Amino acid sequence: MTDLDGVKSGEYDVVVIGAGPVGENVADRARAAGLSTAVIESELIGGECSYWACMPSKALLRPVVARADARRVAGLSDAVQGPLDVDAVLAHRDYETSHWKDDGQVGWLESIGADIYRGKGRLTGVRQVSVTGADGTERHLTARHAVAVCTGSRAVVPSLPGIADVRPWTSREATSAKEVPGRLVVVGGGVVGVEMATVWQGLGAEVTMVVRGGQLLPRMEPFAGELVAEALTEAGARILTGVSTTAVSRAGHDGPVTVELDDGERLEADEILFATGRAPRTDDLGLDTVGLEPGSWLTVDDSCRVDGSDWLYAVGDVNHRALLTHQGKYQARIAGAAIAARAQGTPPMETDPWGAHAATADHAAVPQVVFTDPEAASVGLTLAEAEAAGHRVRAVDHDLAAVAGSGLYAKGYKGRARMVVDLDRRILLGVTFVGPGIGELLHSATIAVAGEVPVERLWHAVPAYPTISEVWLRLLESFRG
Ligand SMILES: Cc1cc2nc3c(=O)[nH]c(=O)nc-3n(C[C@H](O)[C@H](O)[C@H](O)COP(=O)(O)OP(=O)(O)OC[C@H]3O[C@@H](n4cnc5c(N)ncnc54)[C@H](O)[C@@H]3O)c2cc1C
Ligand SMILES: NC(=O)c1ccc[n+]([C@@H]2O[C@H](COP(=O)([O-])OP(=O)(O)OC[C@H]3O[C@@H](n4cnc5c(N)ncnc54)[C@H](O)[C@@H]3O)[C@@H](O)[C@H]2O)c1
Repeated sequence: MTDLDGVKSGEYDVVVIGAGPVGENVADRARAAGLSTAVIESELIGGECSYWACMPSKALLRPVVARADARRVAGLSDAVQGPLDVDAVLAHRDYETSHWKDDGQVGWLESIGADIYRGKGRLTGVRQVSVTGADGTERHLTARHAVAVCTGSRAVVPSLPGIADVRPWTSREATSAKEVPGRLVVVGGGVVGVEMATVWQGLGAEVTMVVRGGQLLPRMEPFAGELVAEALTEAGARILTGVSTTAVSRAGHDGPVTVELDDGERLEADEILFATGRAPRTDDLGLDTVGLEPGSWLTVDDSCRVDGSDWLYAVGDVNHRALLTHQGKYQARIAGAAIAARAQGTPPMETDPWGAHAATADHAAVPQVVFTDPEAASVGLTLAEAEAAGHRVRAVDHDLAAVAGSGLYAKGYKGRARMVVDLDRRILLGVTFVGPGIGELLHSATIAVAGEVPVERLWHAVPAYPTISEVWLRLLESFRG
């Protein structure tokens, strides 16, 4: 790591605030272009994704989902009826998070030649950034070309009566807990809610989900939430929809939590998780010093440059375009290339849609896999979104169970697929798959959507027999009539 006193000048071509997956990738692209780069991090290099989000959650989900899959395989089912080895699952989660130590990622950042500053970064004016270390010491950095804000997001907990006293779980506690609570209430039916309900129910907790809307996973096609709810219920979870939490309290310091609902029901639990969305980490970032609103999401153009600025970039969760690691890393590749091109005046900027300096996929082809049992995966627009955007579309659905590959994958396979076809351009605007083992199918759909492959040409993309991918053939047959 850079010895701060050893830095001759606090001037860099690029200053990156926040070393999550996105900040790391902006730094990587900037360094690859030969730009000197400082990276400021106030917690762990690797960010939320590595320590309290993607990595621990997927490490926890994998055994739960693998067991559910195995229980549907003839000849194997009887061997996997028992409980999971909780200690081993948690130990594997700890391994995947490197025991919440960032040495490996520090080594990587150093290897690309970026200078690391530990502390809280704040804007103090145009291209000016201060770094406040844990001991209160302050450093000042100047960016010759660009400052990239990559500070991510944090969990939002609603301000309910009694909330502070119950010490609620957020995604951080839900992904790093050291033991399984006996009873867990999960508030929120979005992605974090369903994935964490799946984990803790699978590890032995009695889970109750409190969902204020009418369905789970409201941003996906309705059948995604329906199939995930059905499986969670079969696994023993209780799902309450159309209800809101009105107050919470905890008996004593470590006693049970009481949750009051607006339909009059009271729930008792050992822990309560609020999986109720995210807020940008911009409240203490000095945004006011550059004419921006503290605490706001940062609105950017397709090169990830903040509206109205020629030097400030906001990349990843903090720009609220798509709160996903892979999409933030895509933005980082685009923003890094744009920063380098603008700094060096060459090559010419390519900001037209799908150009080298335009994160066009953010609008057209954002893929997401929800790692529940069944998995739910989508890219692009849902039918409702496509219609609301004014496209003339047709949705084609197919029962995933009616494909030879799914019957072989699991006994009693349940799943569904939908493609949304733009009838004017004859390309796909969106695709959704829900079913066991479909996560790896999604990239085929992403290529079709991002590549704007005509349905007539997709007909020539032959899926191997007998894979679940043959659902493509069935969807296209239905479309062609
Ligand atoms: C439970 C959970 C599971 C998830 N699972 C997935 C998944 O499976 N796949 C997926 O694609 N996405 C997933 N996500 C979303 C994913 O975690 C985020 O999209 C991703 O972490 C965003 O990366 P980022 O670099 O923008 O921000 P972050 O990962 O939040 O990193 C931001 C970094 O900036 C630092 N920072 C903040 N403010 C300052 C400051 N002032 N000075 C210095 N440093 C600062 C923070 O400490 C942090 O290290 C999940 C999210 C959650 C909550
Ligand atoms: N596998 C993955 O790709 C993955 C996994 C986890 C998280 N993520 C990302 O992280 C982000 C955050 O996930 P999330 O689930 O926290 O947010 P979310 O926005 O997906 O879901 C939050 C849900 O909580 C509900 N809600 C909000 N306030 C509420 C309240 N006061 N009471 C009850 N319900 C309330 C919302 O209506 C919404 O349905 C998502 O955008 C997602 O893309 C991705």
